[in-house]
Amino acid sequence: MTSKTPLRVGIAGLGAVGLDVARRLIDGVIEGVTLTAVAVRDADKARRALPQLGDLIAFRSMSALADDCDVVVECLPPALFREVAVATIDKGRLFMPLSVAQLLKNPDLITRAKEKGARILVPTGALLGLDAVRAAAEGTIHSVKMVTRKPPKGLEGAPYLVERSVSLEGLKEPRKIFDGTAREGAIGFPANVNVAAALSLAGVGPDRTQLEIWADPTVTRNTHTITVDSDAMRLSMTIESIPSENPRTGKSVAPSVIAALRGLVSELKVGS
Ligand SMILES: NC(=O)C1=CN([C@@H]2O[C@H](COP(=O)(O)OP(=O)(O)OC[C@H]3O[C@@H](n4cnc5c(N)ncnc54)[C@H](OP(=O)(O)O)[C@@H]3O)[C@@H](O)[C@H]2O)C=CC1
Ligand SMILES: O=C([O-])CC(=O)C(=O)O
Repeated sequence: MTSKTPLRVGIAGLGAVGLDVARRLIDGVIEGVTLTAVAVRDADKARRALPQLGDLIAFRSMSALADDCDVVVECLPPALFREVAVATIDKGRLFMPLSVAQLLKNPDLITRAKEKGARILVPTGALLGLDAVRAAAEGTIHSVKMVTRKPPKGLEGAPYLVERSVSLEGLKEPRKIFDGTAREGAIGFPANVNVAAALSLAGVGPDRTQLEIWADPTVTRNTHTITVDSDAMRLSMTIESIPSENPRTGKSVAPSVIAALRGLVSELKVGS
């Protein structure tokens, strides 16, 4: 019999994604993975949601979160991404970001990870099929396109709309609010289409990945359709994720993080 040392996980930010992931880890859904520490803005609020915090699970500052964790899962507002990313990478840990659009703005982190012996592992998050897109990228990809449809509440407040004084209030018909590249989408919608950034990193990069965003009052789910044409395959896939308590974020995101963590310790892993 061998007994492995548990994989120690830290979570930065306990909002819609972080709290769901923390609850599942505390429930012991993955044998060999423990929640070791969290970084939060308001410890009292966090303890009200999860009374187990502060005892066996430590509160840490964002810069100290990686001190006693092997993996740090970033579930923060985009503006706070870099601080925890740098602290985790500089300690040579595995960094699992959710605010993936910020990776496009901070490409130096990839070189930094190489220098420090760290790894950055982007979970599939609210999307699907990144394994197939990566396989396509081993050959020649001709085109990648993503069409996102969200209920207007899941898009309100995005910088792109605010800068153009676009209001989605009272919208009755689907309205295309953005048509551009994944890089432009990441800047204009940093908390709404991290999935486009992830897709671009798996495939042909942020400048060749096309993105349309629709505010659609006729849908109740956060819906993403990706279409890829390559020398080896053509694929078209759609995910319809039920919005979580944060209307911008689908309920599929936290389970995707759990699946990614499970893949780090399981004897059998299906899908690349
Ligand atoms: N890759 C993907 O597929 C997806 C990525 N995302 C992205 O993931 C990230 C997390 O999403 P989500 O959970 O929905 O976001 P939420 O807004 O629900 O949660 C963010 C959390 O961060 C906390 N926070 C704020 N300031 C600090 C601080 N200084 N230190 C520690 N914690 C802090 C907030 O606390 P408080 O509420 O108390 O202020 C809140 O609990 C976002 O960037 C989102 O855009 C989301 C969906 C899909
Ligand atoms: O949950 C979703 O539909 C996607 C999302 O918010 C994001 O990629 O930032």
